[in-house]
Amino acid sequence: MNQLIQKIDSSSLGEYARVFEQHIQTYFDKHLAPTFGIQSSIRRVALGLGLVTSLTYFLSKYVVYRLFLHKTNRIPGPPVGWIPFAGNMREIIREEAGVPHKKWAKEYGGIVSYKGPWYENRVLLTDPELIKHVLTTNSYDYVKPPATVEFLKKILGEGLLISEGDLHRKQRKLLNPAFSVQSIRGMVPLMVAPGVQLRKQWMDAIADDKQNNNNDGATEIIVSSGLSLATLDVIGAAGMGHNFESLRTFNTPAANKLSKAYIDIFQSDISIFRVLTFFFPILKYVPTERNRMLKQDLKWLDEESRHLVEMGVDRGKHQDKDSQKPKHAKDLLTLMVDESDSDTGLGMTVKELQNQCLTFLAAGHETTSVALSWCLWLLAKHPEIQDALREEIQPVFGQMDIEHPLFDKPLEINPLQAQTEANLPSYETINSLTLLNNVCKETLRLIPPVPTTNRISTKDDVLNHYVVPKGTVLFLSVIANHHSTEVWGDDALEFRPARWDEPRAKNIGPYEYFPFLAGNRQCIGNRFAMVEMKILLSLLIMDLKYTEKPGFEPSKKQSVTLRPHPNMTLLVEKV
Ligand code: HEM
Repeated sequence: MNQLIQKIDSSSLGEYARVFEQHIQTYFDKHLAPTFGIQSSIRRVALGLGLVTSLTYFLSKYVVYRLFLHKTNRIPGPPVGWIPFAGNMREIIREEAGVPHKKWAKEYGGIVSYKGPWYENRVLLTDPELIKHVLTTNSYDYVKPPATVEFLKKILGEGLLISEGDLHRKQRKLLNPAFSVQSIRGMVPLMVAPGVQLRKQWMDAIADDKQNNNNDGATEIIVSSGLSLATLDVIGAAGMGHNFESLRTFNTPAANKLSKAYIDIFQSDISIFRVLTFFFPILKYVPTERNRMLKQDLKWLDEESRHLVEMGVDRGKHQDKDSQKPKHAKDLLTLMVDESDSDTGLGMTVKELQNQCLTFLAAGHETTSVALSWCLWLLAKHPEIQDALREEIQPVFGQMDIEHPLFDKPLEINPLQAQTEANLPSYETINSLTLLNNVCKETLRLIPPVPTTNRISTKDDVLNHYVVPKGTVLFLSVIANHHSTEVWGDDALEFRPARWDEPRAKNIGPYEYFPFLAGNRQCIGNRFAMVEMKILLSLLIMDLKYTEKPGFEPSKKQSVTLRPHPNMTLLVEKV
């Protein structure tokens, strides 16, 4: 075997085929021929037949069927690129997220057929009626493709995001109350504390820069790193009832394992090796340095999430005894421990709770931090909008006692005390700030953190008079819909929060603007995310000013989310 590998290493592709044939022949001569008494000439014919059959099977399945016979080929779409078996992937990988999809939607309409790796038949839907059909009317006939599930399962556990059918219905019913307005309202103080801490860190960095470097101008800050830690601390406190202290302990030996793991996992990986894994999924198992690191990270996630749940269950057991204490904000985990199915009376098992926690931890912090990074960048590009936003926020958040010791111990914050003692704005007041709302919605329109999602059909179906056979992969390009000039007008690609006060955007449909998706699988955390985004943005903009770093142009390549690459870096100064 070693000999074979060495030979292959040093040979060209033609030689590789010869070496391979030689070894098959040797095996045939040594083992099969004597056993079955097959002669040399028959051996050659058998070998040839075997090769021809395999090649015919391969070509019929991956070329003839997929390129010519598959029913989705009747749907209009772009021709495949020149690289054999790459389908339209060259364009998708080279361009920023959504660029080819927007072009195809414009050229071919609301349903487009194109090809993935190995000419996999894919259908892109941008027609709102068809999206509704897939996400709402027939949502349980369209599930997440097995490869997507396998990938997500590793990071998110078998939680709400990947469950299907009855299990999903059951889990969603059980989890919905934890995300009600009433529950989220109580979590506002838990979301404020990490924002206060991050603002302070950036203020300190500016002061240090001034003192050490005599810099009276703006300080360069990698904002996406701090935002990622702050949103992890938010989901830690508001989601798990645990103070991760990711912001405080970052880059120290006391750093939380979860934050270390998520930093690696969500790092935008646009290496050639990753591109190759699209075509050869087996490469995921090659023990590269990154794969070894990811394995360690996943182990940490498993250990830490189990520990969090055990503590949550323990808190649940003691909460009756503690009922005399002042009421603290209830976190998602405590709410989940409390919930039971109204039909069966059963709650979630520890394993189920652990899976949901992993889902909330990952889905809940990365998306919001990506959204905030882009939001600050867009505001840096539009100083007039940034100033107007600061003006709107100041009277509300400027009243807060931002130095109050309450924010050092988020888990002990009592919502009522926070409002009276620290002048914390309420959920309703935060949501009444119009420009703040418009800026967040416009950021999620222009640069949706989840720019695309996919589904696979579990039944034959008809979409727009075209047959879509069972097993077809469908792509929904949220970003393509969000950038459509037909829907949003000629300024679709402009950052213009004021559009949300105009009739066109006010009347937009749920399948034209859907950063949180729509239908049964709509993001359960959308209210949580919106108020968290507003709180962190307000705290970070009320007395800090952001400008672009000259020459820094982040790209919007799709990784797990639409993370800026390289990490978002801005110039920050006190106003
Ligand atoms: C700006 C922030 C966020 C964005 C843009 C976002 C976006 C999305 C999208 C597009 C989906 C649907 C994915 C699919 O089915 O293909 C989704 C699902 C989900 N999100 Fe979010 N999300 C955000 C924040 C959050 C937060 C803060 C949480 C939790 C606290 C969360 C938890 C979930 C869960 C559990 C699902 C699965 C729902 C289901 O399938 O029933 N997300 N999110």
